[in-house]
Amino acid sequence: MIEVKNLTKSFGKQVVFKDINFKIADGEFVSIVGRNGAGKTTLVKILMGLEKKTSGEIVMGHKNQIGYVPQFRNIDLDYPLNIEQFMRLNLKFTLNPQKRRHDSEEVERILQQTNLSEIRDRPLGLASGGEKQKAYLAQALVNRPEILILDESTASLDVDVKIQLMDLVSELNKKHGLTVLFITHDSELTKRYTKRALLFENKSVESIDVNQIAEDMFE
Ligand SMILES: Nc1ncnc2c1ncn2[C@@H]1O[C@H](COP(=O)(O)OP(=O)(O)OP(=O)(O)O)[C@@H](O)[C@H]1O
Repeated sequence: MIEVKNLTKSFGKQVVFKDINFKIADGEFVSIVGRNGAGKTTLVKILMGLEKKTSGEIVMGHKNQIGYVPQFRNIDLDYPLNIEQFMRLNLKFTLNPQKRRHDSEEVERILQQTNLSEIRDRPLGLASGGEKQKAYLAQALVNRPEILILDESTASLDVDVKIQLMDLVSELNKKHGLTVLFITHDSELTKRYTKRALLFENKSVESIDVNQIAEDMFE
């Protein structure tokens, strides 16, 4: 479980959010929504230990590994790694033969889960937008995270590709109990895949039923 108690974050004089409280249960698939600049990414960075909180408390199991899938960015055609090599970046390199065998099994498992086995040798720069995002998802799944954060990972993808990616994530959530935090501006995907959303608004956070979300609420 992730429990956030009276969390406040300011950058200098600018208060991003103040005294926010919420809980996310293990295995939940929850949306995180709000207008530009409302503080969604700042929250995620604090949860991942990449940004300091100003005050408050976060309670999270100390074994809670977090996987992170960023927003789609194009990758140069001559990017030097193929899909498998790119996902292996998240493995710690070792010469220990036992660990290497274990790592290879892990890689195999994730490539299958993400339907990338057959195109593992494809240079990442030549992969389609959807394949690139799946490669990011595969990379995030290395080290068996218990929490997966999708930080606008579906933005700028074609609709069918968005659905493919979200279906994969949904399967991981259902089959393996992965907790998913889905940061998005897409109200349709929010409704299709999640029941509850944390709405960032007026420096505060409210837990709402996704059916309460109006189309222009966070655009
Ligand atoms: N390192 C920083 N230094 C100063 N201000 C920052 C920093 N990081 C974020 N901010 C500010 O904090 C506020 C919240 O930003 P954040 O990126 O968390 O919003 P967001 O909800 O993720 O927005 P978007 O939907 O556009 O991604 C913004 O006003 C932003 O400019």
